[in-house]
Parts: sequence; structure tokens; C-alpha cells
Amino acid sequence: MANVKCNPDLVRERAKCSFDVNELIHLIDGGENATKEKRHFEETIFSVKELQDAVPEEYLSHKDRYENAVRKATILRDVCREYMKKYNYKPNRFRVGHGVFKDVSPFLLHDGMFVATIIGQGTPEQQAEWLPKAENMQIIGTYAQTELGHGSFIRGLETRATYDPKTEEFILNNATLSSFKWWPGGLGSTVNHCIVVAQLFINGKSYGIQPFIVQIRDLNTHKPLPGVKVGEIGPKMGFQTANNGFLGFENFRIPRMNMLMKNAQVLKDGTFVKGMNEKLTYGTMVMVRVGIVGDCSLNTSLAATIAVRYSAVRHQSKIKAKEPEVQILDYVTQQHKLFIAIASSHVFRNVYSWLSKSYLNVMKDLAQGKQDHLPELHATACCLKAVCSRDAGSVVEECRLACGGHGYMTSSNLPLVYGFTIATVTYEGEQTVLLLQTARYLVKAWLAALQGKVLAPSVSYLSDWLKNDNVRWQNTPEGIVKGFQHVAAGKVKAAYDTIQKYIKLGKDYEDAWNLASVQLMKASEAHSRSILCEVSWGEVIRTSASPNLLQVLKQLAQLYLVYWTLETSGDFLVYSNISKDDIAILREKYEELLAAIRPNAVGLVDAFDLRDEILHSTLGSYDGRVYERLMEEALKSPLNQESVNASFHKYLKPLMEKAKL
Ligand SMILES: CCCCCCCCCC/C=C\CCCCCCC/C=C/C(=O)SCCNC(=O)CCNC(=O)[C@H](O)C(C)(C)COP(=O)(O)OP(=O)(O)OC[C@H]1O[C@@H](n2cnc3c(N)ncnc32)[C@H](O)[C@@H]1OP(=O)(O)O
Ligand SMILES: Cc1cc2nc3c(=O)[nH]c(=O)nc-3n(C[C@H](O)[C@H](O)[C@H](O)COP(=O)(O)OP(=O)(O)OC[C@H]3O[C@@H](n4cnc5c(N)ncnc54)[C@H](O)[C@@H]3O)c2cc1C
Repeated sequence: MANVKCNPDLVRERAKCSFDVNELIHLIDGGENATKEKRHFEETIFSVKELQDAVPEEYLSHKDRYENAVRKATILRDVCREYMKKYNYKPNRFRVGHGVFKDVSPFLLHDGMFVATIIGQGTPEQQAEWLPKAENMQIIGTYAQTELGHGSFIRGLETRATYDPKTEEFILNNATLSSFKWWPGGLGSTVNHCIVVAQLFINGKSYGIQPFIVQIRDLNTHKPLPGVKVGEIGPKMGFQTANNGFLGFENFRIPRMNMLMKNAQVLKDGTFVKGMNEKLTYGTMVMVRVGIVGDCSLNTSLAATIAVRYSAVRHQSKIKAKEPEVQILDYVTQQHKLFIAIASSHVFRNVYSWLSKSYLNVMKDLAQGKQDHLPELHATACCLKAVCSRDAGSVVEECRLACGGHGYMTSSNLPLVYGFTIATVTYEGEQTVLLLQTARYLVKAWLAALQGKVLAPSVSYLSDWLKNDNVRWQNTPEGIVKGFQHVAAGKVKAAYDTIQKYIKLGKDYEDAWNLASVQLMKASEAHSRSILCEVSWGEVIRTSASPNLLQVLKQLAQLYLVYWTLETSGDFLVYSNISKDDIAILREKYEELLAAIRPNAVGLVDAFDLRDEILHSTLGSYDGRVYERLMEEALKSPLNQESVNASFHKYLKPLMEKAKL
């Protein structure tokens, strides 16, 4: 990238960067070698001609766009397979995926959830049967759980799998419209297999939801098998190339061994054998929620890179009347909009790495029959997924708005990035629903704290606060982290007390819960924010980096702490010992941090190391040729391929002529 002829503003910005951009790239990637490998892989992918689109995707019809995405997905699969064989390298498909598809691969659910569910829910024999076929794409699958009538409340799913001991088969049925599967990615026209989550019935008795692996299309003709009704759900806000679909069964039989039986089992005679914990059936969702926190980091870095580079190139208005128009990045309001995006991406990355480690530890425990830490993992993954996805959505939208009119252009890529980022707020557990899951855990933890019990590490601050809620406020990062814990503890207590109040007024627990649920949701958000602050600050101070880089990383981490303290200052005034004077000091600190980060802004987004092919943006490319690219892309419009469009002769001219009469 270094030899590209760049916009002079970007050249100047890069020259004033105070840290070594390559050092930060290596830190993010996990070492210099990892960067080399990543770049070599990406270079290979983006030099494949067939993966490059001659015409921007947006001009294609819905059908052509899908077909083009499948074409590219298959080429990408082949290239990756060869590459992995040759270099023994496991690439991050998500980064290049953004480059190849702009939106989402029709194989997303195959890689992200179908294969993962076979691994997580299948017995060793079942894995041996399906995993090799799934991994080498002999079969293509998705994860079909959500139905027209139920997505959040999965105990309410209606798809039925009724066991027939005579034939040792399950009979799948979707008797009502609301029971039809609706949403699974790739289901529309791509996959031939599904993990179907259905209610198990044996001898008329319900045994809860279980995962089944089901072939739905013929492997040669791709026609739906008899008894299967399947199709695509149509255009959406984003995810256009994900090929989301619907599915229903009518007396469709599958062998007994197609129920994934790592947890619960159905024996030949129809005996149901319970698993260690019925919630382990939800395991794939926990894994993906963890992954989404990492995805939020990537999505935020995409938007930040585009908006910061554009803001360095774009000049508009003046700060001082007699001086030239300034780079819009010099407006402190612009810095306020954008630097939190850079900081959030780092926070999400650090927290993702922390959460992934917890996830892997719990998986190891489960393999040994220990499930003590599962509730804590579930609670933590739920609230972090909810808060990070919503923050990422807001940050991406703020970046888009920060690019003014040009941010509204599809060619900026910000609308697309927003489309797939905001989807993470809903899928894999709608945000409020997940926050309320965490609230269940917090309320239990609060009760345990009141009883003087030892709490799990992520909630131990509740006991600390009970012992001493009167800690003096300190305007240091550690003091702010403590402050977030006080806010969370105060909110958990208030929500708990509210439930108790309603119970005393004669409400039963469920109604009291519902009445207190806004407070419960907010308590859960505050808990999540305190984890984000504590973990990310902790990771930064433990980072080994050169003094210059460490200084910049600390500035970003502090910016995140101060930004969110100021954003939620009302909560701090209610639940911590912060004073108005402290808030004034923090405002000043915030302005200092914006000024300190300003010279490094372009260097910081360069360090996300997102190639132009991944950014896909007229506004965000490395060389900053913004206006040229906007014009070049506009000229690709089919309407610009003819000097006069047929509609002139057909409609406009007759209209004008009628007007003359
Ligand atoms: C640095 C940059 C790196 C970049 C890296 C990028 C990495 C990117 C990686 C991306 C990773 C993967 C991408 C994959 C592809 C993603 C595409 C996904 C597309 C979308 C797919 C979907 O949406 S699939 C469908 C998802 N659906 C849901 O999520 C449904 C949500 N609902 C539920 O989960 C449940 O209904 C709910 C939990 C809300 C309630 O369940 P229920 O059975 O009713 O339980 P309750 O009665 O409420 O609770 C009973 C107790 O059970 C506990 N519990 C609930 N769930 C769990 C669980 N999962 N584990 C453990 N325990 C659980 C609950 O806490 C209760 O306990 P209590 O003690 O009684 O209180
Ligand atoms: C882009 C995209 C891709 C998807 N891909 C897949 C896929 O591959 N496979 C799959 O199976 N599914 C998929 N889904 C479905 C997704 O998992 C669900 O849409 C999601 O879990 C939310 O469920 P819902 O649609 O039923 O929302 P609802 O539950 O109907 O939510 C509507 C409102 O009700 C509120 N609400 C619901 N329950 C409660 C409660 N208990 N307390 C308080 N408020 C509540 C919610 O907060 C929300 O405000 C996808 C969805 C999207 C958008």
C-alpha cells in the first residue's frame, strides 16, 4: 500500500503519526508472522479475477445477485481449500468475506452454525458420519431454528419430531403456518441439509426441543424431497446475499440417528435419556454470541476506517474566518463522533479475546462433566452480545452520518456495513431478551451476595459494593472502572428492590419481574458496560508494546471509559460518589484525549489493515481519491451507459407534449 499515490492530506496525516503503525497491526493480528500470513492470504484471494465484480452488485437483480454470490462462494471455497492445503493456514474468512461478497456469503450459516452444531451436539459416531461431508462441502447445511411464530422463545417452537419406535424414525411435521421455519441463512435455494430444531414427542409426551440433522433437497437435482416445502423469504434491510429461507415438513421421516445425541438421547424403543443439562442444546447459540462480539470489532473498524480517512480528506467550512477551509477531522465534534468508533473496536476485540478464553475453558470443563461456570458464561455472553452489537450499530451509523451526504451513497459502503452490523442486534438472540437473561443471573447473584455467599468473578463486585458502597470517587481509569461497578451494583439492587416491592403489593414473581423489567434490562446493560470497561482497561495495561504505542492504546482505552462515564453521567450521579466537579474534570479530560488522539487518527485506522478490497468504499480507500472514486463509481450506473434513456421517449416527451396542448 505504501507506494500508492495518495491524497496529500493523508500523506501529511500519516507523517505525523506518533507510533509505529506496523507494530499495532502486528499486535492486533497476534504477531508479525500472523500479519505476514494474513496479508499473503488476502493477496491471494483478491488477485483471483473471478472473485472481482465487473458491475457493482447493487445494480444486479435480486436473483442475479444471489447467483453471483453463490458463484463467488464456490470459487472462494476452492481457493481457500487449496490455500489451506498448501500453507497449512486457517484463515479468518470473515475479513475476506466482506471483500468478496460486500454483504454476506450464502455459506455463512454452513460454516458458522451447521458445522459447529454437528461438532457441538453430535456424538462421535454422528460426527464421523456428517462432519467430513460437511467440511468438504459434499453436503451444504444451515441452522433452522426460528419459526414464523417464534424466534426468541424457543421453548415455544412448534415444529414437531414424533418418534415412531416401529420404524425407528422421527416424523417431522409443521402443522401450522406459524410453525414454518423462517430466516435460516442459505435455506432459500442453497442448502441440502439443515439442523432442524424441533419439539420431540414420544408416545404423545413432549421432551422439549432437540436438534435433528435433516436432508431437505436431493443431492443431484437439488429438488426439495417429497414432504418438504422450502423457499426464500425475499429482500431484507441487509443480508441480501445470505439467502434466508422458509421450511415446512409434512410427515417427513428421518432415521433415529439423525437426532444429534451428544446431550439427550432417544433409544430404539423410545426411551428418552436426559442429558447432563438440557440447556446444552442451546450451545451453538452461546458460541455464536461470543463470536458476534469479535464481529462487532471488525464491523466497527470497517466504518471507522472509512469515516476517518474521509474526514481527513474532506475540507468544509472554516474554524477561523481568515484561514482556509479545514479538514472536517479538525472539528472536535467530528472527533467526538469518530474516535469512540476506533476505541470501541479495540475494546470489542480485547473483550472478545477474553470471552473466547472463558468459552473455551467452560467447554473443557463440560467435556469433563463439570458445569459450574456455564451459567456465568451464558449470562456474560448474552449481555456482551446485546450491548456490543447495539453499540456497534450506533457507532457505524454515527460514522455514516459523519460522512454527510456522501455517507448515504451505497458506494461509500457505509449503508451496507450498517445493514449487516445492525442485524447482529436481533439475530442470535434479540437484545432485550438476552439482557433479561443476564438479569436473571444478576438477581440470583444479588440474593447470594445478600446471603454472604462467594460470587463468580464477573459479579463479585456486587459483594464488594455491599461491604462498602461509600468508596470515594477517583478520577483515574481504575476509579472509573470501580464507578461502573457501583452503577451496575446500584442498578441491580434497585431492580431487585422493585421486584420485592411489587411482590409485597401482592403481585406474583413473574408479574413483578415484568413490571421491573425496564430496570432489570438497564441493570444488565450497566453490568455489561462494567465488564467492557474492566476487561478492556485490564488488557491494555497488561499489553507489552513500545512506549509510544502503549501511550496511544491507553489514550483510546481511557477515551472509552470517559466517553461512557459522560454519556451515563446521570447514573453516576445517582449510584456513585462522583460529584459535579468530577464530571467537569472528566469533560476536560475527554477534550484532552480527543486532542491527543487527533494526530494519530489516520494511523490508528491504517492499523486495522483493511485492504481497499475489503472496505469497498469510495470514501475510505487508502489513497483518499474520494471525489475521483465517487465519479468513477457513478459512471458505472447503467443509466450512464446511454445518453438518452428510453423512458424519455416513452413517458417524459409525451408528458411535455401533452402540456403544450
Ligand atoms: C478481532 C476481530 C476478530 C474478528 C473475529 C470475527 C469473528 C466472527 C465470528 C462470528 C461467529 C460466528 C458467525 C456465525 C454466523 C452468524 C450468522 C448467524 C445468523 C443468525 C442465526 C440465528 O439467529 S440462529 C437463532 C438464534 N436464536 C436465538 O438466539 C433465540 C434466543 N432465545 C433463547 O436462546 C432462549 O429462548 C432463551 C435463552 C431466551 C430462553 O430459553 P428458555 O429455555 O426459555 O430458558 P429460561 O426459562 O428463560 O431459562 C431457564 C434457565 O436456563 C438458563 N439458560 C438459558 N439459555 C442457556 C444457555 N444457552 N446456556 C446455559 N443456560 C441457559 C437460564 O439462564 C435459566 O437459568 P436459571 O438459573 O433458571 O435462571
Ligand atoms: C439477518 C437475520 C438472520 C437470521 N438468521 C437466522 C438463522 O440462520 N437461523 C435461525 O434459526 N434464525 C435466524 N434469524 C432469526 C433470529 O434469530 C430471530 O429473529 C431473533 O432471535 C429474534 O426473534 P424474533 O424475531 O422472534 O423476535 P421477537 O421475539 O418477536 O421480538 C419482537 C419484540 O418482542 C420483544 N420480546 C420478545 N420476547 C420478550 C421477552 N421475553 N421479554 C421482553 N421482550 C420480549 C423483543 O425484545 C422485541 O422487541 C435471523 C434473523 C435475522 C434478522
